[in-house]
Amino acid sequence: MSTRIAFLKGHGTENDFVIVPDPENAIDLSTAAVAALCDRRAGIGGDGLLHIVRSAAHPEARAMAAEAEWFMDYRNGDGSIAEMCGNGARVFARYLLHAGLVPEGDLAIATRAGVKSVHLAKDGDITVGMGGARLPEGDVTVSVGERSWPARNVNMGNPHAVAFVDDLAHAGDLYSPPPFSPASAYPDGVNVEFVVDRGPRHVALRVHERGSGETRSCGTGACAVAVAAARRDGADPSVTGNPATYTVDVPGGRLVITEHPGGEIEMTGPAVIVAEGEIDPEWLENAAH
Ligand SMILES: N[C@@H](CCC[C@H](N)C(=O)O)C(=O)O
Repeated sequence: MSTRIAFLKGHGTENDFVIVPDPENAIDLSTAAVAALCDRRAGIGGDGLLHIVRSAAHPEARAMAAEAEWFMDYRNGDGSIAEMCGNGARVFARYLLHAGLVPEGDLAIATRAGVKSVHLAKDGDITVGMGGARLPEGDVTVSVGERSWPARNVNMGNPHAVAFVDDLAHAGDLYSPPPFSPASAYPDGVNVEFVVDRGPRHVALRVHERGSGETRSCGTGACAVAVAAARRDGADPSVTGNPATYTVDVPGGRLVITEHPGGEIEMTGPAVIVAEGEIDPEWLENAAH
């Protein structure tokens, strides 16, 4: 008889994830298996998958094991690998607390973008220390239909193109990735955020995520937007010496982002576990190939 495979379902501001606890890294999660699990009709459904593995048991995380016991092996909904997921980091931490694997308080988690710090309370919002942003030089233009906008490159471990627009409806249906130029700008693809102002240091976004399509929220995207907005508003903390805090509304809720003068960015928002169950191992075996 095949071994039972547990899963959970969770979300952070409606960016939703299939959670697969696998401490010893024993489950074959091929690209096809992840895509099948994230399929909203034939699978469990999710924007992405959080594979929860002990750092010591994963070749990509072993070097971080002394600092962070648990590795977030994040995958996009199409099965592709991404460096970092901000909403995923909060849901990952929420799972560890829910499963009794860590206590409340401060926690370090390993990700492909390095070790991140999390402040975890039993109830309420979770804060993740997202590290600093990189702002690669280069002019990029993002288009939808007849309209096009200049976009700011912001790298939060993963790549983002941030475009300020007059109306979020101008982003269109976002079924497919918005074209950008030059085509060579993002050889590994990009997450594209469309942003409008809602008030002083308060913005709203829609996002097309690489590997997942339009989602209801993107944590790294919200950080990228806050960083781009601070430069646009003359509030760059490395220049002013003051932290810059932005409220970022996403279709699925609200995130609060603070960039500190030293460059560290903190993201605060909710993370919820909504269900637990078991994956049919035979189905997964067939889906994996
Ligand atoms: N939803 C995530 C970002 C997930 C990765 C992204 N799609 C990529 O490929 O870089 C977030 O909350 O940050």
